[in-house]
Amino acid sequence: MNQRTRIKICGITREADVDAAVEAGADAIGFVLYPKSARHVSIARAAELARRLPPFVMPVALLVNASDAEVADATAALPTALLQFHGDETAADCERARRPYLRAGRMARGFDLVDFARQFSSAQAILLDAHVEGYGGGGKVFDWSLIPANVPRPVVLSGGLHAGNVIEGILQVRPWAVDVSSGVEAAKGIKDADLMRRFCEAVREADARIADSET
Ligand SMILES: O=C(O)c1ccccc1N[C@@H]1O[C@H](COP(=O)(O)O)[C@@H](O)[C@H]1O
Repeated sequence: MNQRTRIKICGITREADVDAAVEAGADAIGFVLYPKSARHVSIARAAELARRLPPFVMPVALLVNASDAEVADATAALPTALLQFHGDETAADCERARRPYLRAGRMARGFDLVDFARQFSSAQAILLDAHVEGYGGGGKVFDWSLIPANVPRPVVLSGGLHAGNVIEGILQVRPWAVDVSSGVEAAKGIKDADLMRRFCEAVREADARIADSET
C-alpha cells in the first residue's frame, strides 16, 4: 500500500511556529493543555493559535488527567480538535468527552500494548511514547522492537523522534503517523522552522523508500 505517513508536530506555543509547521507539511498541530508542561498553553491561547490553521490541518488538544470540566472547556473552545489523552485516563474517561481521541501508551519492557489497544478500542489511534517522568515530551526514544506486529489499532509513533531517526522509525514500525516535539525545538515550546522542515522531508523520504520497495 502506498501510504503517506501523517505528521503531527506538538507543543506549539507561538503563531510563527504554527505557520512554519503548516508550511513544512504538518497534518496536525498539538497544543499542550497540561499545566505542568513547559510547553503548556491555556485553552484560550490554544484556540487563538488553532484559528490560524488552514483547512485540512487538524488541531490536537493534549490533556493529562484533566477533569471532566477541563475536558468540556477544551472541547467547547476547540470544536474541531482531536483529543490526545496522555495521562492515566481510563477508556471510560476518554469516552465521556464524546470526541475522537488518541490515547498515549508509555512504552517500557513488560507493557502489554495489545491489551492496552484493546482497552482503548474506541480510540482513533494509539500513540506510542517513551516512559518518561512527567508523562511525555521527554525527547526519549524507546525500543521500537517492543511494538508487536498485531496492535489492533492504528499506531502513532512518537518519543524522541527527529530528522535523523524518523526514517528508520517509519521503515521499522510502519506507523499511521509520527508525532514530534523535542526533536524540532530550539528550546521547550519554541520550534525551529528548519528542523520542522527537515523532519517533514525525512518523513516523505521514508514514504518514498517504502513506495519504491513495493513496486
Ligand atoms: O510536550 C510535553 O510537554 C508533554 C507533556 C506531557 C505529556 C506529553 C507531552 N508531549 C508529548 O510527548 C510525546 C513525545 O514528545 P517528544 O518528541 O519526545 O518530545 C509527543 O506525543 C508529545 O506530544
